[in-house]
Amino acid sequence: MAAGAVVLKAEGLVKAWGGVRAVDDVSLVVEAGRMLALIGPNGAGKSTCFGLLNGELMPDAGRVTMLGQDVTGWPPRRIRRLGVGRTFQITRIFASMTVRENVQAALIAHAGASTRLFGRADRRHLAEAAALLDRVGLGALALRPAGELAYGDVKRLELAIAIANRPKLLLMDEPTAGMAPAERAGLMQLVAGLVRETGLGVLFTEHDMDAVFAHADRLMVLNRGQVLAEGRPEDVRGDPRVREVYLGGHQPPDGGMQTT
Ligand SMILES: Nc1ncnc2c1ncn2[C@@H]1O[C@H](COP(=O)(O)OP(=O)(O)OP(=O)(O)O)[C@@H](O)[C@H]1O
Repeated sequence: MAAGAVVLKAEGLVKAWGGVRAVDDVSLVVEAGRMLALIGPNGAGKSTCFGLLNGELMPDAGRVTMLGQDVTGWPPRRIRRLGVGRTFQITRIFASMTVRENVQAALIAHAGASTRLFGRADRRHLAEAAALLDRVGLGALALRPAGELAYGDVKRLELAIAIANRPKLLLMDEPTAGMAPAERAGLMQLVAGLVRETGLGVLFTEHDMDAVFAHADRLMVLNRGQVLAEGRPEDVRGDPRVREVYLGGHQPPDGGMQTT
């Protein structure tokens, strides 16, 4: 897919919980080869918006188009089959299988073969799995049981599994949650590299502002369910309305923004 092609378009999304409009007329676009970060203070509606996009929640109004298809109301499984990947909040890792076998299983599943035929001695997609593991920095751990991986490496493995499905669009819900700052930067750098190499479009929610400002091509700031600002990181960072929401109008000495 050519960089800049629209892979995800949401128009006028609305979702209310009782009297609260958690998502209130949100529209957004994700392009191939680009990363859009969805940010906002606690309760802004990020998770609800994410759920509307990945098929877990049905919108009260609005439309979602992915890879040229109107997917509004589609269940998550059908959306995944279209070529939409997800990390990291659903873990599909088999702890007793090796790291490499986990990636092989994903490659085999993607190729359409039954995973029930998969056995330990299976050599299908071996070289491809090894290459993918090298790419995500897990080459040296390929033969370890996945259950022994450290937390940051589990996230890398999840990313390799997602990429094994060759998605054109990847939805990442707080990819760096629970990671140490140094690990976070490494993971986001890896994702950004894959985005550039493969032309994958990425939408991610994130609390870590360093990750957001270092890697997102565009940011969308939600507040009380509505789009407060949208644009390039440098523009959004200086937007007084955004500063107000995050900081109550106070500017920290380093000019950064924190949500947690
Ligand atoms: N299942 C639900 N039932 C009722 N209200 C909900 C539900 N999920 C979210 N809400 C409400 O919708 C609003 C938006 O919540 P949401 O979790 O989408 O925000 P968020 O930006 O993801 O917040 P956080 O950063 O704290 O995860 C909040 O007022 C929340 O209390």
